[in-house]
Amino acid sequence: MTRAFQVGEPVVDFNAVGLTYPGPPTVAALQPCDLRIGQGEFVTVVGPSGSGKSTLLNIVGLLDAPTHGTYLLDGIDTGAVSEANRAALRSERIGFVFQSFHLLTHRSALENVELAMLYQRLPRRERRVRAETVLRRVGLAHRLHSLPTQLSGGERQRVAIARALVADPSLLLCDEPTGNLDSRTASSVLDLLHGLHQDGMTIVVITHDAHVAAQGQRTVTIHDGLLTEQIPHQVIA
Ligand SMILES: Nc1ncnc2c1ncn2[C@@H]1O[C@H](COP(=O)(O)OP(=O)(O)OP(=O)(O)O)[C@@H](O)[C@H]1O
Repeated sequence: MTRAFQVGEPVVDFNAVGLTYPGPPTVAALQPCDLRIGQGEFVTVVGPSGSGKSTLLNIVGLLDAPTHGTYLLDGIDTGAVSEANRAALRSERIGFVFQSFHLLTHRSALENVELAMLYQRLPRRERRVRAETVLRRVGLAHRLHSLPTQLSGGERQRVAIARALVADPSLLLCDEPTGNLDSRTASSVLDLLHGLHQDGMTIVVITHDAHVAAQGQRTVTIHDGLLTEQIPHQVIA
């Protein structure tokens, strides 16, 4: 794999990781591959429908376990931990952002973000302060008490990003984050992701859109379950 740019410690470290659905028919949804994503990288994953993007996302996000290989998340062998510990790892270390936002419709922006900290042993007041801080970070200080139905698509996605960030994850994992947005709103959400990356966040964006894919420092392409890596967009001398 080309590693010509500076990265931190690996957040994601795949060693011959693959997933085959037993079928019948047997489907090699992800062929065994090595993939390393370092702290502070912005990686995009692009591929056509049915190529294996969701399979990869589900493995990276600890929603599915691979059938082959070893996956280290922050150096922890995810195959060696119990299901309960995998769930804990997922909620502590991975922030998910989805195309369709997945917000609770009868809860305000602030409550949606606060609820993401429900299982952390934090005083209510602390949860509120953290939720406000992160909503301010995504540009929604003036929308704390709005319901999702009172927000634009771009604002809803900002709430979803705030919710994903509030537990201070190792990795922000975005599945078609601009798929439901018009091009101008999509640009502003991508600008936000760039800003978070500048602040040091590790980001993985999965997309079928070549324009979105070009936003990353690195693009990984997937075709018929086969992962290949292109030349990095920005090479640091
Ligand atoms: N539960 C399953 N059992 C068997 N095959 C599956 C299962 N889920 C997915 N597949 C197959 O694995 C391959 C990869 O599917 P995957 O959903 O990862 O693709 P994708 O790139 O995310 O597609 P899309 O962009 O359409 O969501 C496809 O051939 C799909 O039919």
